[in-house]
Amino acid sequence: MDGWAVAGPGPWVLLPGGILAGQDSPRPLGDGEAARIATGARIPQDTTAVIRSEHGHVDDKGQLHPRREVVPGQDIRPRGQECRAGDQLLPPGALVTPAVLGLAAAAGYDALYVAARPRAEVLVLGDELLTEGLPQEGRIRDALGPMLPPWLRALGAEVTAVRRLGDDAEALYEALATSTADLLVTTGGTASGPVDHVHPTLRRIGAELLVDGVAVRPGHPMLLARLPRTAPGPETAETAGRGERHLVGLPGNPLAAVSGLLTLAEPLLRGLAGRPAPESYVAPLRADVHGHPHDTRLVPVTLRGEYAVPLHYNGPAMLRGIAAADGLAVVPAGGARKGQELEILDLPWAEPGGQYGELGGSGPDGGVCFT
Ligand SMILES: Nc1nc2c(c(=O)[nH]1)N[C@H]1C(S)=C(S)[C@@H](COP(=O)(O)OP(=O)(O)OC[C@H]3O[C@@H](n4cnc5c(N)ncnc54)[C@H](O)[C@@H]3O)O[C@H]1N2
Ligand code: MOO
Repeated sequence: MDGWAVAGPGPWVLLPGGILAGQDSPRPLGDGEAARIATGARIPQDTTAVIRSEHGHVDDKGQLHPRREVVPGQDIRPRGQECRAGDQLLPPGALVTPAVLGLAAAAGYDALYVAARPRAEVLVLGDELLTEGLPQEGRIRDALGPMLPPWLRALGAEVTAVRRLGDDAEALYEALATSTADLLVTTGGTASGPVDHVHPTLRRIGAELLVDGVAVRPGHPMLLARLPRTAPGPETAETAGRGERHLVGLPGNPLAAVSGLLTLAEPLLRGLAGRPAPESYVAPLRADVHGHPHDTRLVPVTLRGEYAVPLHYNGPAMLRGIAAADGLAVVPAGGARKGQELEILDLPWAEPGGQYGELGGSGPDGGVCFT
């Protein structure tokens, strides 16, 4: 506190000068002495209390008098109050937030050991995709090239490149064989159409398919593969994990791609960064939701109070529902009834209370559309 450091009971003789923050070892106080002091300054040895400037006054003989009772030790910040030498300030794996950077600096750290953000590269496949203007003549706008980089960043990745490869199998092979990114995210080409090159190319480079399709709608052709390492030399205990690369193959239908992003890319990025899984939670539905006969559905919802409101426009090729959503509800095969509690997968930017709740229907989910 700005005021006076005093020793023993008052009144006190005020010493000339003052003590500012950052000054080393001020001279000790004798019994009955006071010295002007600034907030953050080291107190002189034998100080018994600090009196705030508004709680004392100095008379014309240079004596300091208290305006109220002085409690021994008042307004002296003892050392070790926040932590002791050797204390663990945060558990390993804690996220380095701006506050953590401040804490680390305050505690005297010059460097922190951190798990680097995984580096991700996005490969957009499809000859039919336009990058500007209105969709026309059978060609459509690339919705995933603009959507994935910021979404991947929100999930903790550093996006190093977005490349549009068309439906060129050689270009895809080249990209998969040479990229040094930790995570490659492809869009489209996961099914078995004439220009769906993802599976054949993964076979060609000797990738190991870890997940090859999921019983979920939309998004059932999503896949996860481990790619051959790009680090030179054989893998030893010392180089274990170095150069390890994964590929998440997102289906081309835009909402199907979101499904894969949240259920394959998100846990992978979390694992690579060593972050723990968030606590899962459920919310009751405010309206019935149709189900797929065999597979789980992921349906965009907005959160209104305690309720999850299913949003319309939730077909695999649609983004209108997810653009207004706070999360995806996990709907079991067969569907779910109003009031039933469902697990919710949050979107990274979800706001409590929901963004556009009233867009949600209060009846059935407005035209089922899944493949
Ligand atoms: N015989 C079968 N065919 C399909 C099945 C099936 O089970 N049997 N599943 C369908 C489902 S479901 C999906 S999802 C798609 C997945 O297909 P691909 O991952 O191979 O994606 P594409 O065929 O390349 O594209 C599908 C669709 O999405 C459009 N698309 C692609 N990329 C983008 C983009 N960046 N932005 C916007 N839209 C994009 C593309 O034009 C197609 O309309 O397979 C079904 N077929
Ligand atoms: O992923 Mo498809 O579009 O499952 O619906």
